[in-house]
Amino acid sequence: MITIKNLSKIYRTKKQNITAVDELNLKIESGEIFGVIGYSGAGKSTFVRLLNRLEEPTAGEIIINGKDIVKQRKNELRLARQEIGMIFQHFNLLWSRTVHQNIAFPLEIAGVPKKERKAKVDRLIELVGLQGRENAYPSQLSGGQKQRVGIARALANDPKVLLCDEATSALDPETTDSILDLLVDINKRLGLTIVLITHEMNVIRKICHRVAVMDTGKVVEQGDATHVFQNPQQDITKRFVRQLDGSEQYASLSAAVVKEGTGTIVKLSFSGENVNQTVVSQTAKQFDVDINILQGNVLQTQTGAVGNLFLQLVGNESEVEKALDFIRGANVKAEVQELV
Ligand SMILES: Nc1ncnc2c1ncn2[C@@H]1O[C@H](COP(=O)(O)OP(=O)(O)OP(=O)(O)O)[C@@H](O)[C@H]1O
Repeated sequence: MITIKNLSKIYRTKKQNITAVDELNLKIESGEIFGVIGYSGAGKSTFVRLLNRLEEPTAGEIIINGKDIVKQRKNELRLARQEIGMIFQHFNLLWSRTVHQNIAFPLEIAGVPKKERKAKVDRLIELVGLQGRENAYPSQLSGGQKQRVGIARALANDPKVLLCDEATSALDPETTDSILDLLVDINKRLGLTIVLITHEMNVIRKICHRVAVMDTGKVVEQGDATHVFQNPQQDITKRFVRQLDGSEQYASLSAAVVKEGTGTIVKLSFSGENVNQTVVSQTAKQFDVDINILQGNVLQTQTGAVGNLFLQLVGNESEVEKALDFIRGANVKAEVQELV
């Protein structure tokens, strides 16, 4: 649905040229939630703003539904933009307008008659769960409610794509979850393609089907979200994954185990269909080994479950080996860890 070819953006300032997006190539499929993650300065905001030409590219193509929007002139571009909604970190609402008036604004610009406008806004208010708040002003709303207004406004012209620029970064974790749930709901109900940028792996984990990792203007890794979590290739991706799987705490954890002395430390990796956590209790029952669960978490993603469990197996060598064979036979990856 969206094909990006050799897309570049160079900011030319008096002092220097900054390459914010560097010959980027990407394909985003219709109906998917596609996440772009990267640290500050990676070029994510520039990239997402290029997708609706809020920024002008220096080079490259952005083909949306068969049309290269880079080549489009004013009128054509205005129509193309109606197919692309956008939400922002700081909501960008009109403070002197009510919730209803904010959502109606893009419909006014598109010349939709008043009666039709009202019916449409009412439907959108229901879709985003803001019934009863129609006449409130943005200053009277919580952060989550403001973002709901932003989402409703972005959906007013029935776009095919929703761009989300750090849409939950200003929200607390609970509100973040409710907005992410809303995005998933909209994606399913309306078949809307969502492109979101974030610096939080948890956001990717919770709602994205596929992910691209950006670093210094380039996509350095991309793929199915669960697959990238399980098999991160680049150092930067590994760092993001560590935000999730707790392996950052592993060093201190293994040091504590060394103090205790004995045992084999094993990392079990669960992903997708093979999530069979009962394998641990079955192992304990069948083999003469003591099992300590040292640490772990298995998280739900849009395409399955993903996570790790660190175990300490204490017993004689052959029993431990048999236990490991049993675990691996249950289709769970089990890696013996070197203590650090
Ligand atoms: N208007 C601009 N003029 C000059 N340089 C810019 C401009 N906008 C962004 N940049 C530079 O381009 C690079 C990429 O910035 P961008 O905001 O796209 O990154 P980001 O990954 O979104 O980071 P952040 O989350 O901090 O915004 C940075 O070095 C930034 O300083």
